[in-house]
Amino acid sequence: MALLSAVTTQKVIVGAAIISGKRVLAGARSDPPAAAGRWEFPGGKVEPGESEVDALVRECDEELGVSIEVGERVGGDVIMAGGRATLKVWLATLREGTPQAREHTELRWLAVHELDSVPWLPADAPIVAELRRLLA
Ligand SMILES: Nc1nc2c([nH]c(=O)n2[C@H]2C[C@H](O)[C@@H](COP(=O)(O)OP(=O)(O)OP(=O)(O)O)O2)c(=O)[nH]1
Repeated sequence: MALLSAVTTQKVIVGAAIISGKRVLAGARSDPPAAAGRWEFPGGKVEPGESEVDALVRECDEELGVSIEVGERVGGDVIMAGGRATLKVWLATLREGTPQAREHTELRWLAVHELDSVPWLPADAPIVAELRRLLA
């Protein structure tokens, strides 16, 4: 029972590694204070009853004002927040629109040699490592 409750209260955070011309889009978080200034893949929490891919498409629309095409997963599940959340990232491409920083303080298209130029959120490290391999 305790295990079931732990599983059902797990939050899933989805992120989009949007690729264009061998660069990936990264955004600087504006909040909360502990994460402000750290960089991430656009995305957010999956809402109850929503599929992970639908959440990803919705978040990219809300945060960036773009429509995306979702591709393959990149990297594995990253357990974070002391086991209370899982980060899952997908490759994606732009279908329509130009990304606007509606919620991030800044957006940057990073080439492979620029992946280390921003301070990523700690949970993103294994995903960034996998992207380095894919973009090389
Ligand atoms: N979007 C995103 N969040 C990440 C990444 N890496 C990482 O640790 N996180 C963390 C930061 C936040 O604690 C959490 C995402 O929560 P969020 O606040 O962006 O979710 P949301 O857009 O649904 O926001 P809200 O409706 O709850 O305000 O996951 C990442 O690459 N992308």
